[in-house]
Amino acid sequence: MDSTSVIIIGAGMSGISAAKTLSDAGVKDILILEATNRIGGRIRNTYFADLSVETGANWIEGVHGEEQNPIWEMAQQLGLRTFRSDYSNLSSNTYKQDGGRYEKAAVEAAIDESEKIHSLGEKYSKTLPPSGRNDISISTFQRLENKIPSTPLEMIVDYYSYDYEFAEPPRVTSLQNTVPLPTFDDFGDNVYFVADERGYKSLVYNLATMFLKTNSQGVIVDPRLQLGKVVTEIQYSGDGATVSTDDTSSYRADFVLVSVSIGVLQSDLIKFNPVLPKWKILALYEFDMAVYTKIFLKFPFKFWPDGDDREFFLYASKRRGYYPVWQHFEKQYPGANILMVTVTDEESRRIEQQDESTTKTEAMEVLRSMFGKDIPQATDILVPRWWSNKFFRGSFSNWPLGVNRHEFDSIKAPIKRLYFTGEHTSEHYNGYVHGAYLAGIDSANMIIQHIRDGFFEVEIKPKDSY
Ligand SMILES: Cc1cc2nc3c(=O)[nH]c(=O)nc-3n(C[C@H](O)[C@H](O)[C@H](O)COP(=O)(O)OP(=O)(O)OC[C@H]3O[C@@H](n4cnc5c(N)ncnc54)[C@H](O)[C@@H]3O)c2cc1C
Repeated sequence: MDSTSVIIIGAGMSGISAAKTLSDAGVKDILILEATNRIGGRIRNTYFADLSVETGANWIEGVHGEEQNPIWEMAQQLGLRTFRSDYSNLSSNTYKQDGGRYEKAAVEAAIDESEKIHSLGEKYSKTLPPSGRNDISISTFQRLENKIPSTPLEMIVDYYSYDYEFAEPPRVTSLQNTVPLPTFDDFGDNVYFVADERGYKSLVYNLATMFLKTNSQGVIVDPRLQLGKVVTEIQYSGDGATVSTDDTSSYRADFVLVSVSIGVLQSDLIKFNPVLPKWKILALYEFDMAVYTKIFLKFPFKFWPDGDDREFFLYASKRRGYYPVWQHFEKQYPGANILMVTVTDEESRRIEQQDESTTKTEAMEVLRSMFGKDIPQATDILVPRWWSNKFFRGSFSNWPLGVNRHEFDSIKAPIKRLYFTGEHTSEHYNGYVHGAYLAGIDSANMIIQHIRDGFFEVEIKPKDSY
């Protein structure tokens, strides 16, 4: 059994950023074990109708603010093809369930009302004690303001404001930890859609090639990256750890850094030996893994109104979250005749479990109610299944009501020589690519400190003392 300084489990953004940080600090004796046959994790593109589309992360969120989003900086350096998403015309593009569009003024009034309550929520949130003891859900705050979205129009505006970002309804989302959201506060309100033949994942790949060996074609050939290695067991102690994979290999290391999603940590894919302490299990299970699904549909010709001011459109169903947010790609892929619709949470789980022809039929019914009976049938459909995939178990973490700093710090805290990273451990930006990147650096720095000083201590304060 070869021995290594640090084994990193997972080659998504956080695992690669951690490995690079270790390598830059002189810890070159690393081994990255990745279950799938590629790097990038939840950043993944695939071909649909001969075009590269992103089934996972799609936007660089938080751009042009006071601070520079590190992912935006990388995208600029690589010349990634990006498009600013402009949602300012939704008031002209909101469709009724039974046909026709809402009057612009009616949608504007609903959006203004929602934004007003949101601003009040921001002010209220800032008055709450850091312990999180008095945290409430976003819905509870709406109720306090006597404003519970209930008409289809109010519900779609509410969905767009919260579920479309957090992939869970405001009923479960913590007000204190998401309103205001540090991503937009720190990095700016703009979001940029990535539509590049090389894929959003090229950012992860580029980071990896800064410390892993490549051949003359730019392919990573470094033995320190092992693909197709499904970790099934981690034995850990104060001296080091042994990691076993499903092909019966074992690897010994001084430290292990686990970067798998919180959804995977909530499943039994990886057995920890000894079992994780109760405080860790509690914290891991209290956080949420949300599900966000982008469904792509290909048509023989365009039947929707095009133009920049029509890129995003909403469907206001009486059933909240039913095929709600639509996007056309005239700007990104002119002439491709592709639409994308986003669903989340229960709808995502329901759709993942049904066959694609049923999903296509449902989506076509919604489109017919928006654009009339004569529209053409979709010729192809793509439904990514992140929740069913045992290496992900969802799309990204969402901060639920009931979790305060105590639980959050516990999720990240190391146990002996077993360390944790991933977007769900990011200090301020859980759920995002930049959160994964920064969390990787943070966790690697803890290990570097441990190597240097011979120990690393985190202080997890009792719940009431925050
Ligand atoms: C549909 C969707 C849309 C999203 N949209 C956006 C967006 O627009 N903007 C944004 O900023 N973020 C978005 N995100 C979130 C973003 O993709 C993630 O926050 C980020 O990529 C997570 O990186 P990570 O390294 O923490 O985890 P991961 O990318 O999940 O990396 C963990 C790695 O561990 C591997 N692994 C799992 N189990 C094992 C095992 N047993 N053994 C070995 N390896 C294992 C996995 O295969 C994976 O490669 C989206 C995510 C999804 C799924």
